[in-house]
Amino acid sequence: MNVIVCKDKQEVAKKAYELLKDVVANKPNAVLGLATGSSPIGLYGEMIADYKAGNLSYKNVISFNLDEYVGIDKNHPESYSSFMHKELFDHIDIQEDNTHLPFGDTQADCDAYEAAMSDVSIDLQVLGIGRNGHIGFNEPGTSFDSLTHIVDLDEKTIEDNARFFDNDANLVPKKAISMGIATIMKSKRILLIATGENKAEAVAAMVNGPVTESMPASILQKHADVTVFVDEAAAANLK
Ligand SMILES: O=P(O)(O)OC[C@H]1O[C@](O)(CO)[C@@H](O)[C@@H]1O
Repeated sequence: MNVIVCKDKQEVAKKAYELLKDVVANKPNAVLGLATGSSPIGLYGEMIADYKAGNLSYKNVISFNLDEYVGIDKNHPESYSSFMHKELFDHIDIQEDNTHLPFGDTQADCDAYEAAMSDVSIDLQVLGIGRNGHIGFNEPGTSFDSLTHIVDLDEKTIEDNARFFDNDANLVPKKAISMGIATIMKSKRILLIATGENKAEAVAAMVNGPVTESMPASILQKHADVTVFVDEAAAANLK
């Protein structure tokens, strides 16, 4: 695991973008695994700015998102579908047909998403990390062998995401559909972004702790090509 400590979240976004740009510049039809949440917003901002400057096209890029809430309307402002359009897709030349998000609440929906990914291999997976060490919506205790599955969200995650639902935890969906840990581990390269002091504990456990299903992100120690971009606050507990 290559850990790059940056001075602040702006530098994290710039450095993470350099990596992503390199992947897409070398393979214009690259397959990107994309994440939602606050962590990748700076990276998406860099992608949009450089696209608008005419430096990189996403015309042939394919994307697969990590997760989506269960039971939310795709057009709900806090659906991950809306998030991706607002924060990225509506501002670059990626083709709508080339973008994929998981959707639904049945095993058949999960199998269909895995099947859609089976013809391709993700060249670069973008990840954030939850305070509890989740990646995607794979909460502590998720099997390292999991594929796309339906998840019961952890209390910490519901609490953290209440800020997007009028600060009311009751309004946060309680379930999600998420790529599994084994799905994520199949990606050729992984780029993980973590900023802020509330991520320091999870980052330290991911990098230096034991590899255990109670800390989902710790499995990344076993992946051959992971780059972690952290700001100084998120790096505070690293040895
Ligand atoms: O980036 P945030 O908002 O801190 O969230 C952490 C992680 O939790 C999720 O929202 C759940 O998938 C991820 O998208 C994100 O990387």
